[in-house]
Amino acid sequence: MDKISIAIDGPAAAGKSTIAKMVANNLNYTYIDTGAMYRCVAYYAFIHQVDFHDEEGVCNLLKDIKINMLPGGIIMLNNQDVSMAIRENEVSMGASIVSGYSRVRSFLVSQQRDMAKGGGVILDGRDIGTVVLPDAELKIYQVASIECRAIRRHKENLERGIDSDLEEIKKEIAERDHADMTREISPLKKADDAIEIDTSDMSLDEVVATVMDLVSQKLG
Ligand SMILES: Nc1ncnc2c1ncn2[C@@H]1O[C@H](COP(=O)(O)OP(=O)(O)O)[C@@H](O)[C@H]1O
Ligand SMILES: Nc1ccn([C@@H]2O[C@H](COP(=O)(O)OP(=O)(O)O)[C@@H](O)[C@H]2O)c(=O)n1
Repeated sequence: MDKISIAIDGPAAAGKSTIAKMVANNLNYTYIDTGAMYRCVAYYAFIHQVDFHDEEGVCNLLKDIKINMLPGGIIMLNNQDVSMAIRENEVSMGASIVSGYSRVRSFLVSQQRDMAKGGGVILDGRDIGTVVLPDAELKIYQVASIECRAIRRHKENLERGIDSDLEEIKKEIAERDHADMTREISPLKKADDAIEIDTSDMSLDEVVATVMDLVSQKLG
């Protein structure tokens, strides 16, 4: 097999995007950050003062939203670089709310499938292995303890210059995980054929090596 499709799903701050980027880099694959796309929808609602809970209002904005992903992890929303703005906590919570709307999901899932056409891609999110790419050759379900994820996200926020309180972060990611796992449409769950990796006690390099081993097995 030449180029495969890789799906990485899991709860918030489990290290999915960091690992996906590193593996994509090693393999020269395209990385698609699907969480950033939900964040863009939430951010757009936020700047247009549309309440995240106003489903009709949020869905009416979709026709005006154009998302592009540039090399280097740059996220463009209607030709504006929003890579940093979409990481704010308010937008994270908003993303979790708007991701429960079926019109938002179908709008983004169809773009994700288009981008993934032809393989040689690695997508991370919540529903990649179950809904977006059910035929992906390699599916990973990446987890870590809530303590560990909160500490990592807190540190990351501080490094990015984003205000952060560890207990708040822990509460926020627990709330978001609960919403993501219990929503009606495409809830976060491990695909039956996904391989679970608990990264709590692993370094980034160890996780990358584990995923690269799995890729080698698939490539035969
Ligand atoms: N195995 C690991 N060991 C230490 N830090 C990690 C590990 N995996 C991820 N991180 C760090 O945790 C933070 C959150 O990771 P991220 O990739 O944004 O998670 P996700 O995409 O699942 O939300 C990042 O700062 C990342 O560098
Ligand atoms: N494929 C995806 C990706 C993200 N999401 C939603 O978007 C939110 C933000 O995703 P993210 O991957 O950027 O979040 P983090 O794990 O980086 O904190 C999640 O909490 C989900 O509600 C989704 O529903 N489906």
